[in-house]
Amino acid sequence: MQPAQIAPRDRLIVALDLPSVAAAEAMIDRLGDSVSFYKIGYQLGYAGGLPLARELAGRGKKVFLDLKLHDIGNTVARGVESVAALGATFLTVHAYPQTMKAAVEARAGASLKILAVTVLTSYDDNDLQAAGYGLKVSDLVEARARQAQAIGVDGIVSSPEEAAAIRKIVGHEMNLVTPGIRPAGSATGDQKRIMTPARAIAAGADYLVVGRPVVEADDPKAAAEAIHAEVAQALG
Ligand SMILES: O=c1ccn([C@@H]2O[C@H](COP(=O)(O)O)[C@@H](O)[C@H]2O)c(=O)[nH]1
Repeated sequence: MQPAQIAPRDRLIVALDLPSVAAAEAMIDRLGDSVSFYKIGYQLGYAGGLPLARELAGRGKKVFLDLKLHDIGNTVARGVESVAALGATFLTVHAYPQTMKAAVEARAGASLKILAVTVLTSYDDNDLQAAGYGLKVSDLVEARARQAQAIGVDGIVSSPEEAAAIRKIVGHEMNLVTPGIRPAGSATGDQKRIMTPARAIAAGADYLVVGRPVVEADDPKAAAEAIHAEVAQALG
């Protein structure tokens, strides 16, 4: 999808990193019309949150299932088929060629889009080295983006720090989804490759994934609206 086709307010994806479906429902109520796109990851997914994905999709919200699949091809493919039936918009897999190929083949005919996670935003060059890789983060992200594009993956997950370089490689046909977003003054937490919402949009991100700066804010709705305002200004 070309960036201009994404409504500015649909570019914010709020990560529902919360301990229960009840807590997630309460957060969704508080955010109201401020948020149209939600991400469900490990914490909520393993606490019964997958049916919530179907329910949210039924209520007109978009859902990103951040399950980061990585297994033998057959298992990935069967998992993707099950997720496609939930009505989610995005599903993540780790950016390994076998995994990406299996996921892309299995989502054929469904509206589900597969996103490849390149290098987690909590990693820096030292973390990659400790994990046994001989590449810098930027080089591995770019190599994986190229592989994802060649395999036919729908989008890339990276830090906004790599967004501009990825755009040059994949153009505008692939969705570029960036966690590691920190509005000025908010706590970094365990994220190592971060940018503000405005800088991420200027770098070429299509979607901004934001968790703690919204769901742990005293006023989550005001925090989401402040991000929308920053995004709108960055888009001009
Ligand atoms: O590289 C990645 C991939 C996924 N994430 C997920 O995004 C959110 C970010 O939450 P914050 O609270 O805004 O840090 C979280 O659910 C991660 O699992 C990521 O951060 N980096």
